[in-house]
Amino acid sequence: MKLPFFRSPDGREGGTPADPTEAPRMGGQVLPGADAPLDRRDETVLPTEPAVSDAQGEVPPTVTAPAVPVGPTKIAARDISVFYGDKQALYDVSLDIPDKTVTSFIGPSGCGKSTFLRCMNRMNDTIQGARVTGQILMDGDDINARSVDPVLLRAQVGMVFQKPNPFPKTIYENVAYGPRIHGLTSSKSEMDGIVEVSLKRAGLWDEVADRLHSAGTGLSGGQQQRLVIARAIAVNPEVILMDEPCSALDPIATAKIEELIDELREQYCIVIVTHSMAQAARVSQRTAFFHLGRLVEHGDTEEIFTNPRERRTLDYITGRFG
Ligand SMILES: Nc1ncnc2c1ncn2[C@@H]1O[C@H](COP(=O)(O)OP(=O)(O)OP(=O)(O)O)[C@@H](O)[C@H]1O
Repeated sequence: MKLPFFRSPDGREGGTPADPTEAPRMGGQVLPGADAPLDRRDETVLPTEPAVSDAQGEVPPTVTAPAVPVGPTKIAARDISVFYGDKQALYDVSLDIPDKTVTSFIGPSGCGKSTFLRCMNRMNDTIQGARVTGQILMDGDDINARSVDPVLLRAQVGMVFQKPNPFPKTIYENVAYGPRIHGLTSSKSEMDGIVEVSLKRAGLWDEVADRLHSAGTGLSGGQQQRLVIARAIAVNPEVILMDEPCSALDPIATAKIEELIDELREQYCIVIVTHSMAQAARVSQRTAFFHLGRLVEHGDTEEIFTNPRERRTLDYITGRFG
């Protein structure tokens, strides 16, 4: 069962938990159509086709992410700008994010990757002083519409953070919590099924099946991150956002999460913020490069790493800055 993320016309949804952090509706604006071109007026256009072999810097990583057909657009961002108080962090970002595909956001620290990621499940609503303009459409629906319940939206658009953040509960309860508060099941056996399937999809079942009632916080970092992914999966998301999900993990745990990302890609729309270009090259079919709050360019990962259109992208992927 998919969770609808719209409220009933009177603003109430049966079983929808109150969201104390919900901010007033974000300001919108009249937006161009879905196929509006990106504003590239202030970007450096290279006089000739850039070739990475011209670069004096490092060689970008080889793209090894499985080449799979890119799905239809799941999320369409149009002219997204984000302000923290008076400071503008993101400028007019428009991007289509395909379904059943992994999209990486790369760029130097502070360029707005996480800020943009948070727009997709309205996490910026929870930051005091943050203001978002523009439009995010998910399957054509405006996620910032008044009728959208942000709690349900965040179940449909799950998020995994840099530092694994299991609840201080048992492994079982970490996974069962979401389905319970959203009323997805009323029977214990059904809940057991959801917990098992979610842990299996997150690649954790074999490691925890015999200790489901031990504390989630007692797992290793990599296991905790997979537990958090299982928790997100348990409420039937359509999109999984990952904000540097491996940066606190060792190489072995990182490899497991990357393998998992590739498996999940078959079923979900996945967006990952990463500092590691090598990781983007290993896991993502699409890549978007951000710099100073602007989306500089985006496209097939192979294209971005071998034949970028913009000088700034070339400089970043060859290690000249960032
Ligand atoms: N809660 C906040 N309050 C005020 N400013 C913020 C907040 N979060 C982010 N910023 C600012 O917005 C800009 C973009 O930050 P953001 O975290 O989105 O960048 P990023 O590319 O994800 O960086 P990093 O790779 O270092 O995580 C930065 O200048 C940052 O300082």
